[in-house]
Formats: sequence, structure tokens, C-alpha cells
Amino acid sequence: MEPNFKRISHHKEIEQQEDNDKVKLNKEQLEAINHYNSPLLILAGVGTGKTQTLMSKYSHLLKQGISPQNILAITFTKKAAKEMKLRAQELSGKPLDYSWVGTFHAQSARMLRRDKIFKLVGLKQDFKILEQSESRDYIVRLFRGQKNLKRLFLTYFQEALKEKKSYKKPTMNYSEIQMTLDNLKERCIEIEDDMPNNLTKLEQLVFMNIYEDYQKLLKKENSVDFRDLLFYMYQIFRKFPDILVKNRQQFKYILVDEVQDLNTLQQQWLKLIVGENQNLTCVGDDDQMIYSFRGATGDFILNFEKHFPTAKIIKLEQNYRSTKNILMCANNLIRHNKNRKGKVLWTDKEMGTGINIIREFNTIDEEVIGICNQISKRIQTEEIDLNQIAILSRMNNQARRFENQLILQDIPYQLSSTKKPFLQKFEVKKAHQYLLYLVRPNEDENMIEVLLTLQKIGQITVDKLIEEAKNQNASIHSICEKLTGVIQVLDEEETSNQPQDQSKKKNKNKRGNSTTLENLEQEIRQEYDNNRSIRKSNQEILKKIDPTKIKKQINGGKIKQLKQLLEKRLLFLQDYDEEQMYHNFLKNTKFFDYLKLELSQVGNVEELHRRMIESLEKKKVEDNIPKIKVMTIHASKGLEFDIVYLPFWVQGSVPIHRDGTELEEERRLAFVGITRAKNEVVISMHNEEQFNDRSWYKSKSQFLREMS
Ligand SMILES: Nc1ncnc2c1ncn2[C@@H]1O[C@H](COP(=O)(O)OP(=O)(O)OP(=O)(O)O)[C@@H](O)[C@H]1O
Repeated sequence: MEPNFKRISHHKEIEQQEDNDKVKLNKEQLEAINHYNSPLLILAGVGTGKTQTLMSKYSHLLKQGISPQNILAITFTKKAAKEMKLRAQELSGKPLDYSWVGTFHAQSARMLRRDKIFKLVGLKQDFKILEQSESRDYIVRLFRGQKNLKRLFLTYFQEALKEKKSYKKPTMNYSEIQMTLDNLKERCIEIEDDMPNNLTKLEQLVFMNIYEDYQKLLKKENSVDFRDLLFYMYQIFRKFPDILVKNRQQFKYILVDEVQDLNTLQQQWLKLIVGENQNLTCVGDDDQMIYSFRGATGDFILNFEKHFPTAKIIKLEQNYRSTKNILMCANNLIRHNKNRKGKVLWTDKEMGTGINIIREFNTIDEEVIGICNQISKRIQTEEIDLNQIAILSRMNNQARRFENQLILQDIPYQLSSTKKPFLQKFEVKKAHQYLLYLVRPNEDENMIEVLLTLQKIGQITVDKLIEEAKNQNASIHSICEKLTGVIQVLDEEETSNQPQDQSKKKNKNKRGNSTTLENLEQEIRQEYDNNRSIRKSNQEILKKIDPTKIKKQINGGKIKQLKQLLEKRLLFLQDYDEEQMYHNFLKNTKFFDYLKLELSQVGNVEELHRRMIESLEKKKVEDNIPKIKVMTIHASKGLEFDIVYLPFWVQGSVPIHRDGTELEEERRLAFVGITRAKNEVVISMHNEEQFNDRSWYKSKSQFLREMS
């Protein structure tokens, strides 16, 4: 039976500022906080205190004695959830241990675990929530050994490239497959459904060939990806009415932030749990709709009254964040969008400085270095809080471009937490580990990581090797050498090989490798030579290893794989072609671009290793010191900073798409970027772009004209 939500008439109104609140709420904000008993949409402009109002409403509910158990507050990010909890705790003076404040995903995960509901969807205790990169690895696994499947998708990617008039060699784009899989779930398309007829070609391929197998594989591994969390709860709500009713009865108050960006799955999930509940408060801004690429439809905000016929709408239009100048530019820009409800934003803050536009950079690299130089100078000469400076880029890889330069200039920084820093990217980590393995095979840490990338070799085999290495007091690599019979040549033989090596080096020069490549090779060889004494003592250890026991535990196929790895390493150290292969690998992972820039400034591979490791470790230690923030505009939503840098404002980057609804979304993105700033915006651009020794002219962003 559905719960009956009676009108609750005993809410205590707040008329003026609560004693311990920091800001004085305005009339509309107060009205929104005091509104109950019919669904409410706070339709508010940028920086008008949406989040503030939602937080105050939450705190006010607690102050009235309503249990945190009865309030479901959905935020867009983990950070916003943390902030809301902290603030509510501060304002209400009550501990918030068992609150339901969090993202859709976090709430769903908690619901799934509660009362062991996960069993209903075939999961077991302690199911694992996969990171994006982990779930992509599972997709890659589905393709292993499946030649026909691979061919099917490659043909698709080839056709897609042809359509774009690109004649690049097609490669398997696993990220795109993953995104397509996510989209199917976000549109509430279930495996058992008939295939909907409005799917794109890639969606059809994924629906027919991947979806079911992927879900089965994840269940077998007792794992879920991010989308599954929500999708499973949605399915449970629909199939098990008693569970739905229980949740509806519990959550008497529901608060939702950023409703302009809800996708279909989130909307359906929410509508199910709201049911007839009249105490729903949503906040959103149609001008900040920037997630349509993730399936956000805008429908919830644009048609709120249709979804909830008894709804009330309150508008917030006073901006409290930015100076008049910044707000004026932002308003001028967004006015060019046709598809908007239209709000009149105003502020009583000072005029402030205008938007600072830097046009002097020639190339992207110059722009990155120039911006970092400027920030570095300002840190030395002005009193600025580093936490109040942000560099906001359109794309993730653009944000990462700053990372190297910030490390080099020793500027403390924090890269957006939603994406892994460049050095922690799966493929880059692998490339780095492989590089380390080539020269330091006896360091088990690298060896283990490399082994796990091999086909047929999984954690179980690796565990066996680890145990055996421990028992025999040797490195894992030595165990593998003994197991496979592929043993490194002795020092004497190497010395006699020296002239041959020299001639090979000459050959390489003829083949026209870049200086950086030569540096890399020479440094690797040097380290290899320097390790001579270590290798000598290793030969002694090798003699003592007894491989009988481990040989029984590891089957022939696996030994073959290990053998190939060890042979490849030896070939790499002796033969040019293998090196070439490795260079290609580095090139493909973009690791090479990184090395190119770094090596030219750092000097040698050893120093580079040290810096890479140090920078990763430093990040862990320095979590609490002030740092400038580097992130995408997407990730900056809801945040504010004193100074905002917006780099790469050239056509093709800001905006990427130049027409139709896509252009409107690009404009909203630029609008979000500008309006993160309280006092200062610096927009920069470059004149040309280079790729493969070619360069072409870049014209400045059309948004600059529209803003003025
Ligand atoms: N009534 C008020 N008086 C003074 N300052 C306020 C008031 N309401 C909000 N603010 C301040 O205005 C700034 C913007 O508020 P908030 O972040 O809540 O806005 P928002 O509408 O959620 O922003 P965005 O649109 O960027 O998501 C914050 O610094 C907040 O403390």
C-alpha cells in the first residue's frame, strides 16, 4: 500500500537570520525554505544561492527536530554532500552520523546494502564498486580471444572514421563502447527489453553483443559499475513494491540539487521514490545544463509542473558571487542562447575589473607555460590564497597539459578528482612500469604489474610466483628465469657484444630517431650497465633456485607467456626492432608526448623516474596545503574561486561544436566557467596549433565577441 502523505502543518517558519548562520537570506530564499506540502522548484540563476538555500532548508528541518533518517538529500558531487553535512551539523548543532546526504550513486549503494537487498539482483555480500578504468578493463576482457567480435566493432569504427572523412587506421575504442553501455543504462534500457528502434548503430552493436555478457561477467566477479548502482535500485523499486513503499515511508522530505542535469534513469529513480510525497524541493538552473552528453535531458526542470501538477516555482535572481563586470559579460554571452527560460540576474556587488584577455601566445605550449609563469609570479608578489585560483579547461586532456608545467615550476596544484592525474592513468602507469621492468626486473613491484597485463596470467598465478619467490629468497623475475629457461646473458658475453651494440646505435641514428628517443635509449642502457653488479649477484641466486615445485603449479600455456615476456625484455636490450616496438607503444599511449616535454627539461631518465614517483608520493603527503585547482569546467560546477583562468579559448576548443543545440550547450559551459569567478577572470588563447610537424592558424573563440 502507498503511504498517505498528509499535509504537515506544524512546520516552524524562519523569519529572519538564524543566529549562527553566516549569510542573511533574502525574501525569496526564505520563502523557499518555508515552503512545504507541495513540490517546489527553486529556479535560480547562477550564484544566486541555490546551494545555500538547499543547505539552509536541510538545516532548518533538522532544527525542527526532524530526524536525518527521514530526509533524503541528493547532491551532484561527493564534495557538495560533504559540505552540506558539515554545514547542517554546524547550524543544527546535531551530529549527522546517519544522514542520507549524498549523490544518487552513493544513496543507491547504501540502499542496496541495507537489508541485503543486493541479493535480489544476484549480488553477494561485499560486492565491489568498480572505478571507470576497472569496468573498462572488463570490457576489454570480453574482447580477448574473440576475433569475430573485434572485427565487428573494428568495422564499425572504420565506417565511423570514413564518415568523418578520416582515413586513420581504426582502433578499438573501448572507452566509447563503455560510454555507450552507460548510456543504455541511463536511458533505462534493460537487457531483457526488445531492442528499441531509436538506437544508434554503435548502441545496437553494444546492446546485441556486449551488454548481457558484460553484466554476467560483473556479477560473476561480484562487482558493479557506477551506473549499475542506480539501475539496480531502479529495477528493485519497480519489481518489489514493498521495498519501494518502505523507502517512501522513510523519506518524508526529499531535497535535490542541480536538477537541470538529471538523466532519464535519475529522473525515473527519483519519481519512483517521491511517489505522492509533497515535500520535494528541487533546485536548478536551465542556463547551467551541461551534461547532455551524459544523457541529461533538461526535461525535469523545463517541465516540472507537468511532472508535479501541484508544484510551486520560486525564482532566485540576485547573484551574490561575481562583480558587476563579470556578471555583465556572462549575461551578454548566455543571451545568445534561444532555448532558455530566461532570468534577469543582478548584483549589488562592486563593478570590479573587466575580464582580462591574453592574446599573446603563439602555441599551446607557450600558453601553458605563460599562464603558469603568471601564476607563479603572482604567488610571489601578491597575497593570494592558492585555493582561490582555478584553471578551468574545456577538456580533460587540456587540464592535464598544465600538470607537467606546474610540477616543473613547483606550484602546488590539485587536479580534478573526477579524473585520474596523467601519471596515474592506467596505460601510462603500465608504460612506466614496463619501462622500469626493462631495466630493473628484480624489483617485484614492477614485475607484478607487468605480469598482470599478460594474457592467461592472473592474480592466482602471480600469487603463486610471489610465494615461491619468498620461499626461495629470490626475486619473482629470477623465479621466472628459472621456470622458463630464459636467462640473461653473462657479463663476459655482453662485453664481447659491445662493438655490435655500437654498430646498432649507429644504425638507429641513420633511421632518424629524435634526440629524445636516443636519450631514452641511452639512459636505459646506462642504467642496465650500472646494474651489472646487481645482475652478477643475481646469477648466484639463480643457481640456487629449485624450480621443481613451482613448475608443477603453473601450466605450460602460462609458462609460454612468461617466456615470451622474458625473451622480449632480452630482445629489447639487444635488438633494435624490439626497441622500436616499445617506442611505438609509448607513442600510442601519449606517454611519449609527456617524455618529450619532460626529458627536454629534466635531462635524464633516472631523474624522470625520480620525479614521477616523487610527484605521486608528494600528492599523498601534501593533501592539506593550499593548492591551485586545475579541472574541467564540467567539474567546476557549483564551485567558486576568487580568480579563474580560462585557457584555450579558440574556435574548435571553446566552443568545440559550432552549431545547433550543441553550440548552445558549449555556450552554457563557457557561461559556467566565467561565473565561477568572484573577482577576476583571465581568458587566454594561442595563434596556432601543431601536429606531426604541421601547424595551422587558430581563430579566437566566437564567445569573446558575444560577451562584449
Ligand atoms: N542571501 C545571501 N546573502 C549573501 N550571500 C549569499 C546569500 N545567498 C548566497 N550567498 C553567497 O553567494 C555565493 C553563491 O552561493 P551558492 O554557491 O549557494 O550559489 P548557487 O546558486 O548554488 O551557485 P551556482 O549557480 O554556481 O551553482 C556563496 O558565496 C554564498 O555564500
